[in-house]
Amino acid sequence: MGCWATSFNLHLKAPSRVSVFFTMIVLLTYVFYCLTGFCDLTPIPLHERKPTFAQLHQERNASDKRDLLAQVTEEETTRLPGDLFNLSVSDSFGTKEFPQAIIIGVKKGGTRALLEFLRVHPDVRAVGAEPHFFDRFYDKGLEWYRNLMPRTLEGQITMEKTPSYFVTREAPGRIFTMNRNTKLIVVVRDPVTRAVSDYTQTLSKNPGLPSFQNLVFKNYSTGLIDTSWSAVRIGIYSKHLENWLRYFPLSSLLFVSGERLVTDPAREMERVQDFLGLKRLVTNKHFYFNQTKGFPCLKKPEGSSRPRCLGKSKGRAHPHISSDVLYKLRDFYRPFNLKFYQMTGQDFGWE
Ligand SMILES: Nc1ncnc2c1ncn2[C@@H]1O[C@H](COP(=O)(O)OS(=O)(=O)O)[C@@H](OP(=O)(O)O)[C@H]1O
Repeated sequence: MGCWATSFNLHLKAPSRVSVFFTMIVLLTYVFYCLTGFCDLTPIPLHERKPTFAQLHQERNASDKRDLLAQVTEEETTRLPGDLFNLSVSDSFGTKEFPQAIIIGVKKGGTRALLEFLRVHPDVRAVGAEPHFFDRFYDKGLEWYRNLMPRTLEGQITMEKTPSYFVTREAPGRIFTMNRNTKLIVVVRDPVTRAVSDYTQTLSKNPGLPSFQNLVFKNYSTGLIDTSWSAVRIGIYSKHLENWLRYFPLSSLLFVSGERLVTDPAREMERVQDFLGLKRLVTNKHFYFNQTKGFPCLKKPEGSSRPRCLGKSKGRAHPHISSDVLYKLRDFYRPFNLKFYQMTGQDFGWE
């Protein structure tokens, strides 16, 4: 030790001795931190480190909490989504990415069911509430949008659903600007039942609403349909699709049958998973038909207390509409439906 100190004194000038001394202090401190487990010899940014099982578990619970909140408030789509997303969630791993796939429509088509079924897949992470970025909040900027997204690990895809995008003129161009390779999913449903479902939802919020018959016709005696009523306009799928095809090739879109999503959810999920390039992990064994609800629900995973059927606002009883009115509306949609079948190459079987 004495010898080492002597040679240290003999061979180094005073300023060098000071810098060597400090270097050693820094090195010793680093070694001490490593021994106590606080250092990483190949530093990875915190957010990119692999989560521990406990972190994953904690995150899953937090995400479930958000989902529940989202389900409660899901129909209040006018609410600014920030309220929901600012929950203090200890998401400290993964990265927030722009969605690679979006459920763009249609309103009352079965979009919530599809998103909830997809969330069963371990490689899908989705926002619970509807962000409404490409229609209402576009001026908030892309970073605002990205920040709403859940964190994802490598191999997982980010998704969101906002059914009003399908009928928003500016939405295709805006999504194209974000990423021209975005995969777009449209859940379509017989436009007549869709219109009644839409009306039922509005009626549930405003019981004083005029009758369906009063709203659907410009003039009942002439049978002229009022296309300025949004419940009617949304169902002219071929018109809205034209707008999307100005930006995206047909291969970027997947059309899911809202009817089959109820009668055979596993089959529609197969198509959706293929389209998204996911392993077919959501299968028949995940569903059961709930007689009380009258819809397929997700089987409850062991130990989970999470409700697996959709909430009361999904699957409402529709008011009785006279067959004459429905017949006229069906007549109105027929040519548009045929055009839609031609454009998509799919026959959805609506009368
Ligand atoms: N599994 C399951 N459970 C409950 N409901 C289901 C399901 N699958 C499809 N549907 C149909 O989804 C309709 C609501 O569609 P959306 O979720 O797209 O509505 S919304 O636009 O987000 O308000 C909703 O419409 P209504 O029946 O008119 O309420 C349902 O018919």
